[in-house]
Amino acid sequence: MAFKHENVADLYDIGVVLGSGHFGQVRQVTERSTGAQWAGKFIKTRKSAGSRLGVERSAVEREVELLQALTHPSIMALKDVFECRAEMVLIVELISGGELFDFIAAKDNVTESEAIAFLKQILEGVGFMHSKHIAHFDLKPENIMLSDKDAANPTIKLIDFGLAHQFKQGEEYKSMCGTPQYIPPEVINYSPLSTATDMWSIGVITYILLSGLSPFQDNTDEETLKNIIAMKFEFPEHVFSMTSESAKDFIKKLLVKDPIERMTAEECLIHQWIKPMTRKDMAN
Ligand SMILES: COc1cc(-c2ccc3ncc(-c4cccc([C@@H](O)NCCN(C)C)c4)n3n2)ccc1O
Repeated sequence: MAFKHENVADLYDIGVVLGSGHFGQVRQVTERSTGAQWAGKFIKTRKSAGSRLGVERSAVEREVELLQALTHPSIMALKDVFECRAEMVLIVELISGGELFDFIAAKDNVTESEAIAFLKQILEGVGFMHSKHIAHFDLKPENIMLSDKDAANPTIKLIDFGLAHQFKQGEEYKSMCGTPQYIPPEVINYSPLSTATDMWSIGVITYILLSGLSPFQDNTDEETLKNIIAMKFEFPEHVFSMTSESAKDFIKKLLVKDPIERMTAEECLIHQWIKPMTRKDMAN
């Protein structure tokens, strides 16, 4: 997708700020020609190579290339890209149901069947991404949004591919990015990363979905990282007493130190907890 060099304000009415973070600022925008609502991610790019402010233009180009390859119902869709002076704007589908993080916070915790319904969609989106050798590298409840939180079965959308990476054949890739409580041991040890890095994060997200607790989080990031390296997590009786053994088995098969031993997204989708055996399956 070529970057349009028109001014985004010539085609869109720029609306309220929806959120901001390392990725820039996300604003609601209205396409003037159709009245359709979109989200615009406004990214300040570096004016010169030496400057510390802003994002490298090449990083935004990489993110756009990845998003173009990721057309899936569980991944936010990219519509348009603009570049004007030192600003780039990604126009993406507007997701109005808020973050999964807030959905969990609004309830003590979600039921196993609600968690399974969310995880199936997350695993289908992540499995699709991994089938193209793309890893997200920042999966967390804040980056999993709901299209309509009041719907009976909210549709999830994965957002924020600012740290995502597409692996070339045989390439070794290392990075220290991510959010402490969701990162696996290999990130902390600065070992080569892979799509299995995302699977560890899904194990942490599942633990939080079912309990409202974070398995490794401690008082400081340093202590959290020590807990991860020590593989120090448990299922406290006071919150997990009603949780099925199958759900705990699912989590234990993702929070595995060796990335090669961790379940893949495909293996998760056929795990007993996610895809229970039907009578017909048992008869076979
Ligand atoms: C294209 O890249 C991004 C898109 C978005 C995005 C896309 C569609 C969309 N519809 C609504 C929102 C939205 C609404 C409220 C807050 C936020 C965001 O600031 N918080 C969620 C992500 N955050 C924790 C990184 C985003 N978004 N955010 C967020 C981060 C990105 O790096």
